Amino acid sequence: MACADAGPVPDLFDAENQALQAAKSAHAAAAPAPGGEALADLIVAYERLLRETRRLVRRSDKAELEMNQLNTRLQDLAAELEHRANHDPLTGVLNRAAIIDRVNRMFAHQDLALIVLDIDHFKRINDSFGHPMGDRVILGVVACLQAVVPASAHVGRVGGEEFTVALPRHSGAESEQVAQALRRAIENHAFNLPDGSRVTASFGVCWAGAGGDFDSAYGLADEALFIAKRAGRNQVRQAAACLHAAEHVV
Ligand SMILES: Nc1nc2c(ncn2[C@@H]2O[C@H](COP(=O)(O)OP(=O)(O)OP(=O)(O)O)[C@@H](O)[C@H]2O)c(=O)[nH]1
Repeated sequence: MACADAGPVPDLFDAENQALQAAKSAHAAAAPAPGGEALADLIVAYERLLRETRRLVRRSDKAELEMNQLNTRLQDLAAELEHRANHDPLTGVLNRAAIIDRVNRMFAHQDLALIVLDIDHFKRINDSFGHPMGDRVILGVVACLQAVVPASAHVGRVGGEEFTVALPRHSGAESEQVAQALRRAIENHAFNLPDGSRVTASFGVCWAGAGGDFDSAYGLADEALFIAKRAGRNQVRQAAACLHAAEHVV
């Protein structure tokens, strides 16, 4: 589609130009008279003033454009800095400090379920196949978490091979179902370890009412995780202390 012609761009100094042209015409038409020379000087000075003003306007437009570009870059850098401060560089999920902060903020006004999970026998993976393979397993586990957790969940890396999933508005039973789905997703994921072995993880789940805090909920979930490890790994355990209260959530 052809663009409509917007017409000539209006000159910022239209009125001044017209006044200048009028003065020039008057000066040219008038016979040499007293004051004529002064008018000629005035015209020259006015022309110079207009040229100088145009130059200053151009310079200030350029400075404004540069300032806007710098401002955009600064906003991008601030966003990048904030992202780096709050996210784990390997996996991109929230880092330990950020998930703790987020969970404590949410606890201020709502109930929360915490899932803590730890990859089973991860040291063996590192020792047998090297650290880079271990890193790839961590990335695979995070991919499983992100594919399974509901949109409202917050995922954080709280240790080397240990993660926390915070679930707002989930009862203890619902969060246990999420943990079981995560467990199955990891168990069935093709990590392609050189010896063909599978990767599994163990889970502890804890529910706490509004007013709780990360340390207490995490401590209980971690105890449940420890029981899951002792019971043979690749299992989900609910923290006993959280069970009754959790069933009341709707
Ligand atoms: N590749 C890799 N390894 C890590 C990272 N952070 C921690 N680790 C390793 O994770 C391993 C954790 O092992 P352990 O805590 O002994 O536990 P585990 O072998 O997983 O055994 P269980 O938890 O009892 O099933 C150690 O070998 C750490 O060096 C990381 O970012 N990348």
